[in-house]
Amino acid sequence: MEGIPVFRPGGPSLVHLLIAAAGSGRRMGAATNKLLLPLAGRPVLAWTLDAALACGAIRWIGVMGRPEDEAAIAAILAAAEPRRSLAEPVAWIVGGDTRQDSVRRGLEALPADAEAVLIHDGARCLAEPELLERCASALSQAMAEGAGIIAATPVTDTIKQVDGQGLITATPERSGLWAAQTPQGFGVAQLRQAHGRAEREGWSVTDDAALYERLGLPVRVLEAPPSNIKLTTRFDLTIASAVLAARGT
Ligand SMILES: Nc1ccn([C@@H]2O[C@H](COP(=O)(O)OP(=O)(O)OP(=O)(O)O)[C@@H](O)[C@H]2O)c(=O)n1
Ligand SMILES: C[C@](O)(CO)[C@H](O)COP(=O)(O)O
Repeated sequence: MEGIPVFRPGGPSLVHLLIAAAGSGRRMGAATNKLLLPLAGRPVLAWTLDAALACGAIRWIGVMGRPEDEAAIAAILAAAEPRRSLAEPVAWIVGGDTRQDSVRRGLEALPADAEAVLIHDGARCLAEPELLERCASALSQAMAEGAGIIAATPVTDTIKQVDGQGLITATPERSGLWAAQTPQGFGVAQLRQAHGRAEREGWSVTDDAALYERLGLPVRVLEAPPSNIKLTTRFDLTIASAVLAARGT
């Protein structure tokens, strides 16, 4: 897009992080926000925060949440804070009715000096600090070419395109298919403009990279482990418990 500053090469390697935590957990079938559910004895969101607070490349963290979850999330933040002191406390941001709107609100709440931002699902609580570090580093490089980055993992199942009658209409070539995850990283100015365009044009997307793609902006994938799952259903909680047990946490 014209007029958007491209991140200066060798610019700050520290990034801002927005954690999307304002969902309702419908597919989890829980009475509360799934990020407040217990996992290995702690709330799901606490595990996500552990990785964020352990990542030295992150200079500021904001959490988008639902108003009714503010007190519960504040308690999780308070318990997490002593693990590492950031220059500022983790910021509370009221999320929106969709993930897309929560991210837009998060972008509006960023500090004025924010240039590079990682967007991470609170539901991807198995992401390790190393992945966040790699995403932050890759973002600093990608922004020099005006690109975004996303964590992703190559697809291992054969994927089918299926019509409304349950009939297969296509089998995309698997070698070119990746499952998008988060973190996803972007230039703040560019992503703000992309969200503004999406709001004006009524675009509805399930990840932020799709906005860059619609605008013809490049996005690079960064290979992430298949363990970086998004906790969506009860079964995912079982998987996450097993992964944490295998890690000895
Ligand atoms: N309005 C929303 C919806 C989702 N999210 C966050 O975006 C991530 C991915 O969303 P998803 O897994 O779909 O969470 P839910 O919307 O809670 O799940 P469901 O669709 O089953 O209700 C989650 O960390 C969720 O908290 C958000 O910040 N704001
Ligand atoms: C952003 C994301 O995690 C990438 O895979 C995914 O699109 C979120 O989807 P959801 O339906 O909001 O969980």
